[in-house]
Amino acid sequence: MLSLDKEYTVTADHITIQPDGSLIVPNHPVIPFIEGDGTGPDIWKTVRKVLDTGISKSYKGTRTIEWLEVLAGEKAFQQTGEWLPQDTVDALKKYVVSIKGPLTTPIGKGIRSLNVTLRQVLDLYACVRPVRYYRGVVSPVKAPELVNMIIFRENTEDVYAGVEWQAGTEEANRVIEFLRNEMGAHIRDNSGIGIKPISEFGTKRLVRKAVQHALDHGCDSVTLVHKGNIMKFTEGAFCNWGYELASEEFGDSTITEKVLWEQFNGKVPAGKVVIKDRIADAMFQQILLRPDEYSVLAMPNLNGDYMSDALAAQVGGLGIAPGANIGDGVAVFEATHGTAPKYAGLDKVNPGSVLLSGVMLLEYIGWQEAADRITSALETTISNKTVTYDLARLMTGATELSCSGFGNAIIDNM
Ligand SMILES: NC(=O)C1=CN([C@@H]2O[C@H](COP(=O)(O)OP(=O)(O)OC[C@H]3O[C@@H](n4cnc5c(N)ncnc54)[C@H](OP(=O)(O)O)[C@@H]3O)[C@@H](O)[C@H]2O)C=CC1
Ligand SMILES: O=C(O)CCC(=O)C(=O)O
Ligand SMILES: [Mg+2]
Repeated sequence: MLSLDKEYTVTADHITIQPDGSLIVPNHPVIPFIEGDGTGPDIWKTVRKVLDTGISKSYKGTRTIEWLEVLAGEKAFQQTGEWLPQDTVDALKKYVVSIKGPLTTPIGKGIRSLNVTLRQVLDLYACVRPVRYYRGVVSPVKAPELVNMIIFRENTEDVYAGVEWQAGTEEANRVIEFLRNEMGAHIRDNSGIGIKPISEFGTKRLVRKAVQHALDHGCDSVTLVHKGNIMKFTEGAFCNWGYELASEEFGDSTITEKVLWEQFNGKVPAGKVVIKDRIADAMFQQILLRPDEYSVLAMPNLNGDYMSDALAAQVGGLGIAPGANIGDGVAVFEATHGTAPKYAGLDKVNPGSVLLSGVMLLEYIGWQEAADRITSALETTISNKTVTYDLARLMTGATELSCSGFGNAIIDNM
């Protein structure tokens, strides 16, 4: 039993997934959090306070979150000798919904990404990253308010699958020999080798989520972003399977861009979501020049990683770029940004991305009132020009606040 205050005594419980995939959410769920490396602890301290205040102001104690710390990354290694203890993975599964700070991944050596590992072991196959403009933010583009997109990034396959061998190792040389002798490939000596698996299953379940999101939220299009002209049987296949899925499972409610122009002169029939595709390099230009023509974007893992940061820059940067890793029920919410190590311990960076990831979590569990209250307070705080360094340096006349100061300002604006 948890005693919250003198009025309410509650029993914390865990969220469960029903056979149809929907959630049963108790009023006082246990929700695990991973604090994260680098700037993670500063950010989490602030975010937790803002989330708790938003929930308390919205539900007056009838709904609360019982936060449960689980370890991963540097803190886990220091305390347990393991980077990602099995207990953590088990807890993230058991409690269904959780939130995490960023975790460090060394470059070119050392452990593989714990962030990617979590997505793979929990089968969180959709990395969902909404990108929208907040009034008052100064952006490098002329009309940032036209940016309103949501990325559905495949989260378990592609070059992130971790199938690679270092140049000069026996394994790399064996693969090179095989590719040369059995497959007729030309590969230089002393090459590092990486494999890029993209499956029909992985693609279709991701595109299914993207199209379903478009239908549920009244979005007008889903764009498949790929480099299928060059990587025909991976990225090209992603594109083909995406169209196939849309036609097989959503044939009545979708129309391809090709049919739209051939048969309807570009005028979208009522109730139809347009399915289109763009080659990835051209798409980076499109999001800058014609952002209002795009809504839901579905893409393989690497394209999604690049495009997430690029789109975030258009609306003010990584400080306000939230996200979620979602499977069939289980979800881990996390920002788009990393550990920003040079700012670790300075109480400086923008907590907005993790906070908005927390807002996505609240929406996911159906606590819309708290989600809206926090979003609205964040918007007010930004339009008052009381912001962290990243937004302050873009604005004229802004008051620069610390990470915790920004959190307090958001609370004051609730
Ligand atoms: N999901 C995850 O856990 C992720 C982990 N990582 C890991 O993080 C580490 C660092 O990666 P790096 O490439 O430097 O990318 P980061 O996203 O950590 O930082 C890059 C830059 O983005 C800006 N930035 C990041 N976070 C914030 C914030 N909260 N508020 C304001 N500005 C922010 C800063 O810009 P400026 O310098 O202009 O102030 C920062 O220097 C690596 O080990 C990487 O693997 C990376 C991405 C995701
Ligand atoms: O796992 C990492 O270290 C980086 C991951 C990343 O950049 C992302 O998911 O956007
Ligand atoms: Mg990234």
